[in-house]
Amino acid sequence: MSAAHAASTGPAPVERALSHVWPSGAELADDGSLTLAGIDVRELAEQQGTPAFVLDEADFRARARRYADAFTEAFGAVGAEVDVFYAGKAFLSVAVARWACEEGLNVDTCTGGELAVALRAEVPGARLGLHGNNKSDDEIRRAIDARVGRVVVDSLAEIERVAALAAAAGRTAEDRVPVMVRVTTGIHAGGHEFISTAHEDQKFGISLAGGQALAALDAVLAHPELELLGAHSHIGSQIQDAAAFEAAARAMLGLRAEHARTSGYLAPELDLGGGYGIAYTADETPIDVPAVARALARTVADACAELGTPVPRISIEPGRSIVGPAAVTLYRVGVVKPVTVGDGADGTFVRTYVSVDGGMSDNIRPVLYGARYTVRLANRRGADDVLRARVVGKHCESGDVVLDDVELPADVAPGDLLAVAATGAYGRSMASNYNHVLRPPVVAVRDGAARVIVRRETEDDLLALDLG
Ligand SMILES: Cc1ncc(COP(=O)(O)O)c(C=O)c1O
Ligand SMILES: N[C@@H](CCCC[NH3+])C(=O)O
Repeated sequence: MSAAHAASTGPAPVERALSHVWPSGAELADDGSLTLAGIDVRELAEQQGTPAFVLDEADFRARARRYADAFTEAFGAVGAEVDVFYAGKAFLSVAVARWACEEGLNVDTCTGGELAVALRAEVPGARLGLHGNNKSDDEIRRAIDARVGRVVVDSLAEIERVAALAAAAGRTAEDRVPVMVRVTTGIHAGGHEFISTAHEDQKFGISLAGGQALAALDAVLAHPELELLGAHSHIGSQIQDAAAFEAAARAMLGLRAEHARTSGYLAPELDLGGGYGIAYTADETPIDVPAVARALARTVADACAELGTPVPRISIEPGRSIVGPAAVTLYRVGVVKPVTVGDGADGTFVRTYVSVDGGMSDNIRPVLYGARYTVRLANRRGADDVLRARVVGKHCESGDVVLDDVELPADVAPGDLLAVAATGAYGRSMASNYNHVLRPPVVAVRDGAARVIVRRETEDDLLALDLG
């Protein structure tokens, strides 16, 4: 397990200054309140309501651009071109898809729904990818019709289906559908087991072992209406150890060389996936993107030299590390309840439960992965004294925990605002309507202005689905 998912050893201390987990546009005003891109969070909460995701647009764009620049420079130095795909599963909306494109990125989707959002954003088909371990015929058809730059196939059976649907759409050897084959290298990396994706006993991809990946590459070549771009590897998410990416790259380049030997076809591309880790708490260090890019480029160049193959065109698919740190969630405190276990004078005070107006429906990660976050009182400085708190949501579930064990200023009270950092990835995108709680909006902030890019759900939205 990564540090992000390790069991906590005591309450996370109150952060007096802002640590590196906050978006670049976050500042503390003289009275200790938080501002985001020049906007007072009290004003944001007043205008937009709570809970709300607040996304720092400049921070998102800078992170996207940094990936493009760092990887282009590092791989350019070894003679390789690079495509960076923003992994929309982390968080996708029309605005965000546009920002990613404007910063030079492509967009990776993994369902028809994500594809629909990217197409609504007018992302050119050639700059889109479609993933998924169980794509429907309809999803495949839509990707083919949109002329996506790549369909990443996940099983042998799917290769046959994509070929048949390509042929049915009139695609021929002169007008092929570009395909990558998702391969599992057996390299286990990342955080919680549920977000590791390249060990063998899980649902994604085709194993490198026993010639299975080679057979899949051959199966693509056998279809004239498919163009084999190459193999794809994604080893997991929230990875802090750059060596895991290098090991996967070596394994994949070995596969490419072996396939070239056995088939006579040298695949022109290699996708090394996403998974770059971020800091959720002050004691964590985010992955150093330029350093990882340089190390990966060196590894790819060295491995290709050893194998006697030219360096392929490289693509990567970061999601969390672009959008995660760029957003915070604003909650309003409703109830502050000291909890004592046992009766009367024998009762032992355990901790203070601080209930906020959201919870597991806007952030399932603490419950699902034991993920830890950073919280701060956002509307004022608060007392110097602290209390030991568990920040919980409003759902009918005792496991509805946002932060398990943290210190907060001792005078935290109903009506206060709490801000939770680094919630941009897999927060709104994994949100649910549990207990018919309305999913929060996403508000983009930039240069002192706020713009709602995903509006808050309404009861009418909920009731529109209920046909009585
Ligand atoms: C195929 C694929 N690409 C990219 C990503 C994005 O990962 P992350 O958000 O950790 O960068 C994922 C999610 O783990 C994935 O499954
Ligand atoms: N949902 C996971 C990441 C999943 C990655 C997708 N393959 C998380 O919140 O950490």
